[in-house]
Amino acid sequence: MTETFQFKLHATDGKARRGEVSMPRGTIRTPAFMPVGTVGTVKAMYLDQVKDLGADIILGNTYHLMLRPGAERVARLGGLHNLIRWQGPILTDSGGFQVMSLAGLRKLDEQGVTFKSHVDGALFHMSPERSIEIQGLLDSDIQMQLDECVALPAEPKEIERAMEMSLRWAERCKVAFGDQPGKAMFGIVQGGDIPELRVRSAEALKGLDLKGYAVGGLAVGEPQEVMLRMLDITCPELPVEKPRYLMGVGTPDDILRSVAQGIDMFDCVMPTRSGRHGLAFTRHGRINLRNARHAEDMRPLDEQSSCPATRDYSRAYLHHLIRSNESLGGMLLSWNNLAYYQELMAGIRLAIEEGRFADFMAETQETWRRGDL
Ligand SMILES: Nc1cc(N)c2c(=O)[nH][nH]c(=O)c2c1
Repeated sequence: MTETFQFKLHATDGKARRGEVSMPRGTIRTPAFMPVGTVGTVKAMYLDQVKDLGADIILGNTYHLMLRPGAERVARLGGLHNLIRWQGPILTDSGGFQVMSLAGLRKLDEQGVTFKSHVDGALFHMSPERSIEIQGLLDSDIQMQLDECVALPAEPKEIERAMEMSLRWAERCKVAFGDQPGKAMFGIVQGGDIPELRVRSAEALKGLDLKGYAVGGLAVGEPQEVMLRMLDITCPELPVEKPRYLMGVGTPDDILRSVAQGIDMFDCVMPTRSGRHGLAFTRHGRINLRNARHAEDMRPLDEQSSCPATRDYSRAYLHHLIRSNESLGGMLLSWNNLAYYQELMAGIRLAIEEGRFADFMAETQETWRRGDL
């Protein structure tokens, strides 16, 4: 831990990077996967479990938290870490992405986003400055700029307009964030699937000398090859000495291939949301426990796992719980999936340290292909 925000690169293997982010609240081993703690909870999990699985940092959603319990209330209660009892770093998104996907009556202009809460219809306006203020009230360690993410496919002119406004919002967020030793504000590269816009966005954000850089506007419905091509274009434009965070990604295969492009940090609801719906990620690939073929299969998901949910519970029982819509089904599969994701990240980090990431990626993908489910 350090009193300031620091990123150190320990090893590289091709474009893959092994490093660590050091902050007052803890150290983040990269490449890192951040479990999503949407409304101050990683759904169906105790945060002690999340920590024990190897997560160094979790993500909080500003949109949800500003609605319930409210940013000023969280501040009165001592900040998010104190409220939810998570003492490690927390990254918060800006709220803008979820406003556009969840809120009602949305209006977006140069000043920010105006929207109605999906909870009670209350009207809110969020400027770049207010987004940073809210994240500060939450006592967030890594705060994201307010940006506009355009769903793909989209017209080039629309992508360009949103990218340029996001750059102006990045400047306003930097001013609003000011100087907070030990904390960081990350910019977000936009530009859709247009290479020259991606380069322009990355170059302009680099000029702001921020502490970290996210790649946004991806994992919004585009094919994986488009996402990877945008990373191939964007990452070389970002400072080598700053962390790179790919927002909203992804499946284990997305993560492997994005690490190979030079990404350091990830977040995704995939492991927890799919666990609640009966999907298990394992070393041998995915298992849909809703499928009747598991109804009398007394094998565990993986008897070699160190995770009790993976090692000690039969597929028949998991099938029964999921089909009965019992909470324990989602709890056990969220536990299994987060365990698998953190084991994958630990394997990635070791493989980069040992200079064998390409082999690790190929072997892992082959194991998924072979199955053994
Ligand atoms: N897939 C994505 C997930 C996200 N949470 C975001 C975001 O918060 N901001 N901007 C983005 O482009 C974005 C993309």
